[in-house]
Amino acid sequence: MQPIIQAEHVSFSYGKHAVLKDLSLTINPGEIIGLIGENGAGKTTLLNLLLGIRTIKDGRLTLFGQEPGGPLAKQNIGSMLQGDLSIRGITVVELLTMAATHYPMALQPNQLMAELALTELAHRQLTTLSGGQLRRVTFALALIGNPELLFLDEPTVGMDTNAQQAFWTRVKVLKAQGKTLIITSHYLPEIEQVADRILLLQNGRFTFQGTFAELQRQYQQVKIEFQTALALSTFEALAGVTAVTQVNTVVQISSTDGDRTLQALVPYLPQLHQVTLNRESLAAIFVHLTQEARA
Ligand SMILES: Nc1ncnc2c1ncn2[C@@H]1O[C@H](COP(=O)(O)OP(=O)(O)OP(=O)(O)O)[C@@H](O)[C@H]1O
Repeated sequence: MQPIIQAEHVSFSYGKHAVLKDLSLTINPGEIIGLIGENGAGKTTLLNLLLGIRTIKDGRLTLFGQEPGGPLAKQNIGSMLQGDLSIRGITVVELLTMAATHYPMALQPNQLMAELALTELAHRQLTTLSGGQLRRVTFALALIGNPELLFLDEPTVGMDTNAQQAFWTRVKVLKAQGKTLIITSHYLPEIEQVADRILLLQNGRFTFQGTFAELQRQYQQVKIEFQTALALSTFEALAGVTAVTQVNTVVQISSTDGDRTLQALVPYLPQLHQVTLNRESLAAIFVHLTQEARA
């Protein structure tokens, strides 16, 4: 299978400020990629390079086997960038109809607006729409050409809960259709339901590439609590244990490998009481992943 995106040793700087450093990446058709990283990590810059809006300084980057901005890429990419829809004197339906003329396999604007619950906004000027409404129109604009590859940069920012749900439902349809998506987000739980692979961008490098299950295995902390008369030092050297603390009579163990720590606790079980186990949330993983990379 020919990769849809191939990056080899890609670097990019704004002047002397190195933003992307020696990135290599292969994305195959049909993959849904969650691109995560804290503010300023370089996510938008990477999307801009992929779109051909900016040009790489070093390395090699191809989409559909061509350089970014090539004819195949132009016809086959839809994008939803941040704050990219400030056009005066045009209505929603006019915008989508005009955009559709640029693509050979374009979707029918009225049908797309109906599917995205935009029909009642069809004749509104873009300048009169709210921020969340504009995001929904921007999503429609990304889809109008029926592209194979979609770049969605923090797509749900500004959308209310209903709009977010409708958005993720549509993303699942795109996934079922075999489209390839790169979705940036700061919020791991929302991309968990759709992403096949997570890329964590930190200080211009990918510090993690893998599935959610791998991310959880590698980074998700587990907290095991119990009461015991045994000394705290009994637990400090057990497999996976990163910290042992005691509050009143309750001992708390933090572990990066809950399964191995539990196995190591088995011989002590007769002396442990009221045992509970809690896995850290995905949102918390993002926080300590980014703190770890900053340290
Ligand atoms: N036009 C520009 N000129 C100079 N520096 C820039 C420019 N655009 C972005 N930067 C810098 O490049 C770095 C990466 O920015 P980028 O917008 O790619 O990050 P991001 O991961 O998308 O952040 P966010 O999550 O806030 O959207 C930041 O330090 C930013 O200040």
